[in-house]
This record gives sequence, structure tokens and C-alpha cells, in this order.
Amino acid sequence: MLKLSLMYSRIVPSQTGRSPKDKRVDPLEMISGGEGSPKSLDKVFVNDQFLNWDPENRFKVRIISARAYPSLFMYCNMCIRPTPEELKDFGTPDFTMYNAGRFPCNRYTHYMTSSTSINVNLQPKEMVILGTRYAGEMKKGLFSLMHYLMPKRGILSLHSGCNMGKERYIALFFGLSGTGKTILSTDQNRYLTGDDEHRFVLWLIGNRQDHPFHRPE
Ligand SMILES: Nc1ncnc2c1ncn2[C@@H]1O[C@H](COP(=O)(O)OP(=O)(O)O)[C@@H](O)[C@H]1O
Ligand SMILES: C=C(OP(=O)(O)O)C(=O)O
Repeated sequence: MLKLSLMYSRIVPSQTGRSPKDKRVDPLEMISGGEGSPKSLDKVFVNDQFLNWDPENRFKVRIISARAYPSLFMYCNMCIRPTPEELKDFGTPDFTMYNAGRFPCNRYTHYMTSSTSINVNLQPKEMVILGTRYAGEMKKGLFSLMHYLMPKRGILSLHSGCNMGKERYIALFFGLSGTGKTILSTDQNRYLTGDDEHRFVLWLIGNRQDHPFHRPE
């Protein structure tokens, strides 16, 4: 029984859902170094990708993770993959994300609310994830960044599902997480534009993730 429960505790991670109370968006630099932290590991997984389908409002993001899974999650599902040519000229990223979800933060440090910490920082333009294995934190962190940056460019970012009818009218689905945006926007009689994060510019709707634009006439 003891053996079983030990096995179970190894398989089931401590934090597998979102931790909104442990998330901070700080304008100032935070403590993200120290032994065992993502910045001190010898081996990490790195992928350079783009945020935003629209090339004119695109951001370069570098995702550095201690484990392969978060890296693959972002590479396969979330961001836009650069072409080999774009990767060659990638240069300095606009934003860097460090994910060491298995490493807990020190909950006794000033500001820490638990052993989970998700810090999005706009000054050094970086995000550090500690003490959670929920990959959705990475998506939501980049989404927070887009919420900050897009309105400065006259673009409204939306947390919504979006689909389009054959007559090219667009429907947006709003709601808190888990309230049915995905289910409602996935309609077999309508084109799915995107399930989650969108930007809205007059009549042009684009998904932050790797989906094409649809231009209703
Ligand atoms: N109208 C509904 N009645 C019952 N369950 C629903 C309804 N809409 C969605 N769900 C369920 O709620 C969960 C979350 O829905 P989802 O569409 O993924 O939400 P969101 O995209 O807003 O996070 C899913 O398991 C889905 O099947
Ligand atoms: C994925 C989440 O929610 P939503 O489906 O609303 O984006 C989340 O809250 O982590």
C-alpha cells in the first residue's frame, strides 16, 4: 500500500491546474536565479517561436524549459513555428519564458503565496514558472503579455472562442475558463477560427495560435 501511494505521489504532480492566486504581473525585476532555478540548470530545452499570426504585430518568444514536455506543448500547440530561414535570423527574443515547474519556489520569500509561483515581468520581459506542471500557465502568461502589448497598438485582445458561418458572419464566445467557449465554437456547421486567444482589428480576426486568418467581406 505504501509502495503504491509512493508510486502515485511520483506520478501525480502537485499542481496540475491553473494557479491564479500565485500569479503576479510585475513591472519590476523579480528574483529568478539561485541554485536549482531555471537559470542555473546545465541542460534545458529551448525553442524560439513567434506570437501572433499577423507578421506586423508579431513577437519573438524564447521558451526555456527544464523538461521536454512544456517545450513540446508550446512548440506543437501554442506558438507559431519559424521557418528555418526565420530561425537563422531570429536574433534576440522580445520575451523569454523560463519553466522549471518541478522546482518549487521558496514560499517564505517575500511576495510568495505558496510553493507555486508564476511571475510575468514586463521590464526584463521575462516569465518564470516554478512549482506547477500545468502547461496552460505558459499559454496564459503569453496571453497576459499580449493583453498588455496589443492595446498599445490599437488591437483588442480577447479571451474568446471564435467561429464563422458560411455567410461569413463571425461569432465570438466569451466566458471564464471552463464555461464552454471551446465546446460552443466547435460547431460542425461553422468554420472554427480559433478556440481561445484572439485579436480583433476592425473586420479582421486572427488567432494568436497557429491558425489562418478569415476575412469576412
Ligand atoms: N452547456 C454545457 N453543459 C454542460 N457541460 C458543458 C457545457 N459547456 C461546456 N461544458 C463542459 O465544460 C467543460 C469545459 O468546457 P470548455 O468548452 O472546454 O470551456 P472553455 O473553452 O470556456 O474553457 C468541458 O468538459 C465541456 O464538455
Ligand atoms: C485553459 C484555460 O482556460 P480557457 O480554456 O478559458 O482558456 C485555463 O484557465 O488555464
